[in-house]
Amino acid sequence: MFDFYKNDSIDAVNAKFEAQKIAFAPLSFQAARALRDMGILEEISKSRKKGITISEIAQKLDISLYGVGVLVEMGLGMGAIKLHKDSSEDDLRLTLGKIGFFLLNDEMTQVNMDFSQDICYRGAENLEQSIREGKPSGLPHLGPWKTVYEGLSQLTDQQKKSWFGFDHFYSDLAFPEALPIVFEKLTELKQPRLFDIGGNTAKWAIACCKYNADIQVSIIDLPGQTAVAEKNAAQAGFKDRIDTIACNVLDDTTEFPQGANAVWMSQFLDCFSLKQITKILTKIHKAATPETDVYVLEPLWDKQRFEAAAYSLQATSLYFTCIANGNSKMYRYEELKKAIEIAGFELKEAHHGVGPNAYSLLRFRKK
Ligand SMILES: C[S@@+](CC[C@H](N)C(=O)[O-])C[C@H]1O[C@@H](n2cnc3c(N)ncnc32)[C@H](O)[C@@H]1O
Repeated sequence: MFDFYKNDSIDAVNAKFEAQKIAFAPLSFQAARALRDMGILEEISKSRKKGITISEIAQKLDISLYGVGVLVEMGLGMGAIKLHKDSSEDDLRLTLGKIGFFLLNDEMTQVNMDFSQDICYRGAENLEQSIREGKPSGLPHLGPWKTVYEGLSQLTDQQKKSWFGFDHFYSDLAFPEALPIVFEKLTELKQPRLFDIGGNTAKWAIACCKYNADIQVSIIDLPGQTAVAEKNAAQAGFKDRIDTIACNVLDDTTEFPQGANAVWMSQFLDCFSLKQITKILTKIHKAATPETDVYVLEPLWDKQRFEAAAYSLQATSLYFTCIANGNSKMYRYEELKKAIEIAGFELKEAHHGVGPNAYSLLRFRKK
């Protein structure tokens, strides 16, 4: 855990400033987004060391002086924009600050921002209600579903772009490092079979087929997603090696098929409460043999290298609360491990810091 969580060493002046950032967070968020999407940060960035004035930006981008003025002033307050040493009082001359550089160029920041805007922003207003009611009360802003997963294939194109951009940015980057670990045992088998629960768009399944010529993958997911997965698998040329099983894993009638050498769940268990995780793992336990390896790939907030990454995960938990399902979150290592162990599994291996976003890859077997 970071020292920041234990030490309250900030002085009162800065603490009060931080509190104001939170108090105005919705407005500063929209200002940062407008600065990025209206091209203002880009213009400032292009001006490099020379800098650019407010009136030059207004003219270049055909935005009112007033509009550029209010956004840039907030940008100064946020530290995203800096004053040039030769700036005049009449027409401020601006350069890009380090925070502005990340707002403009950093992929994690962009993915988080688009996800916040297109998926979370309106529903965030219903956060307190979601907690009181134990359901995602902000979800009706997106559609009439019980969970966001039922509606994934029906989101607008912009919402899909942001949701999948967010989802893939995080887990995809861990796949290259996870593949050799998972296949170390599978390659010893003649006809290895892997079940990918929550296989989504078939990205992992396709990566497995490319990595190993013998692997057969079954994707288990909700019907809307298995249809997408099937299409993607066929397009990638793996129609014969990737099949799908459409079901809701939480339904009491759903049983997992037998025959898997490995079960893979990437960024899947965070879609469920701890009780539901134990329920799902109990079903897997029934279908597994003592030799079945159960892999869990998750970003755990207490295993992150950087505070910014832990913060992103803590904020993502709130998306689960008010939009996704009302009862899940990004977990801590011990709480997730315990929920799986209660179902009758034993942890065999734990790799932390997998991929640039510090995922944890856990391998379990039946106790
Ligand atoms: C966050 S995505 C993870 C996708 C992918 N494994 C990855 O690593 O990017 C969660 C997936 O779980 C599926 N899912 C959620 N609830 C489910 C349920 N009750 N039954 C089956 N699949 C479910 C969703 O449709 C989605 O494809």
